[in-house]
Amino acid sequence: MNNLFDEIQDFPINILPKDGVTEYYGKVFSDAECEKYYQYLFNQIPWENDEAVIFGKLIYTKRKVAWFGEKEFEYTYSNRTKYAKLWTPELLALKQKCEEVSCETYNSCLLNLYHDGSEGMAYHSDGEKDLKKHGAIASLTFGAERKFSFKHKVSKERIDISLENGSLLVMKGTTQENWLHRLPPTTKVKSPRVNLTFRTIEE
Ligand SMILES: O=C(O)CCC(=O)C(=O)O
Ligand SMILES: [Fe+2]
Repeated sequence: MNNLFDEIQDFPINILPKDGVTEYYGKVFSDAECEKYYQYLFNQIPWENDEAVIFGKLIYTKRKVAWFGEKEFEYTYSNRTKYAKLWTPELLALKQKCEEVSCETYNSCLLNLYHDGSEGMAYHSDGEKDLKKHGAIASLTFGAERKFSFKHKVSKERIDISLENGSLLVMKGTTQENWLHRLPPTTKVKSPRVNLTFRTIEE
């Protein structure tokens, strides 16, 4: 049965019980926009295999990545330096949508392409030194719906959420200091998911 609280409860909701703010806005694009952006992102982004150095050995992950921004930002990752490509009109439109909905600003974006559920991302927090401290990170999903998990760094409490096609999740405040997040692999998902995380690089 609905009570008054359910009726006035609206997006966004903070999905974390403490020590951070992460707002889930649900689907913020129409089905037609989702299809248009998915096709664009999947086919037009110059995807590259991600590189990592593990035990001194350079390996390439199956997941693909791309890095865009308002300037050719330099970033160092596993001891390799890369430069951001400049916004395309489509990425600029997606950035503006995130800015409008979240009332925050962003100047760069890391894109991830997971071909199916066998690809994911291990627990981490996005606290790189070049990122604005306590800056918001806006995460868009296009394609397959996937589970996303948070784990509290001290209490180990876990929060799971399902990120649907066309949805927006915003991590802000002290989320990165106190919580890890991951995209767990799953055998259930057979189709690709594109994720965009808009961030603020501080110069
Ligand atoms: O794919 C996702 O939803 C998360 C990606 C992520 O955490 C990251 O790029 O830092
Ligand atoms: Fe992350």
